[in-house]
Amino acid sequence: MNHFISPADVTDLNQLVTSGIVTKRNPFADQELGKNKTIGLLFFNSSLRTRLSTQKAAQNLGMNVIILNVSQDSWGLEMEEGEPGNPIIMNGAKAEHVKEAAAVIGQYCDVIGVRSFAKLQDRDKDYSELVFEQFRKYAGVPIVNLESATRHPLQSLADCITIEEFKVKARPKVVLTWLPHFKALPQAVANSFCEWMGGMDVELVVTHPVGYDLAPEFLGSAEVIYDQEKALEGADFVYGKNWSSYTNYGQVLVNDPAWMMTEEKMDRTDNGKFMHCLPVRRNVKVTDGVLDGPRSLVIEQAANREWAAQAVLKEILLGIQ
Ligand SMILES: NCCC[C@H](NC(=O)CCC(=O)O)C(=O)O
Ligand SMILES: NC(=O)OP(=O)(O)O
Repeated sequence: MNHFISPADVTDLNQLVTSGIVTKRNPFADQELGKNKTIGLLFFNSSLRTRLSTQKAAQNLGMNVIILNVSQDSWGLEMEEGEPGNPIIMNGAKAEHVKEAAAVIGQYCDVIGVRSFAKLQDRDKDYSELVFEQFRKYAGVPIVNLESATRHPLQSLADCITIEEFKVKARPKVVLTWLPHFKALPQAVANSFCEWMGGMDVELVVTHPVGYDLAPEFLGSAEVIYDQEKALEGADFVYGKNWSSYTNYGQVLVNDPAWMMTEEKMDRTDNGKFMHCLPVRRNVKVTDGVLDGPRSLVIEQAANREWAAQAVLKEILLGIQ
């Protein structure tokens, strides 16, 4: 593997899931692989799990880790290129261009992880993934997606590992349900989840209020049911997430607590497990009863972030030895 930005970078999803599960049993088997290699983790946005699990995974592989909170500690980065005859004139707040910044970071690091969320102002801009395109173009080393405007593949891989571990049927029913939130959140986790479930042997159903349809290229062949209670019937896994509207881009069209996940709703499932990528707002998106009860997998799911990251970094290191 060279970059890990989207599923297109993965040749064998099943192998990667298995690698994560095997790594969990023996985390230090590949400690020599990353020796004298450095990963730089760049955060344009906050993180708890992604930052710690990727750092831990890299250390398990013997790598050195350096972390930069770009939005706080570093120069503001200009991402736009300009065009012939219409160059970018950097007379605003941003002191450095990504052309130099990415190339310089690539001198210090063998692998670069980047987190840069959707700004939710301009859909075409967000969905063009300019930040990742620029790092891919100018860093000269493999790039790992730590959550981009439209995708969160390390999360999705951890989700695949978790479903593989906890499934009790050969082809489980997985329901991605929209949950209410007063803030506008990106579609990245939901997009990515659908995209990765498309590569797994599951029945995927997506439920959300009208106006929250995901981009068709991410939804794939998943069935959409606008009635949440109907969608939940017989579910083996309930994956909760809020996202803002894709069609009315970045808007909060609905904030109806009736969409919150409750124990009563979980009773409609087939002894289903509740999943969420975290962070989660208690009693806004999901009740204490669900989160603290036996059906919640959120901690196990977060734990699997380490093994997902390690499986990915191992593949990348094998490609740069
Ligand atoms: N990395 C996991 C999710 C990150 C982000 N959630 C958030 O921003 C939640 C913020 C809040 O609840 O205030 C998202 O939805 O993409
Ligand atoms: N799930 C997840 O990516 O968590 P963080 O935003 O805390 O990294």
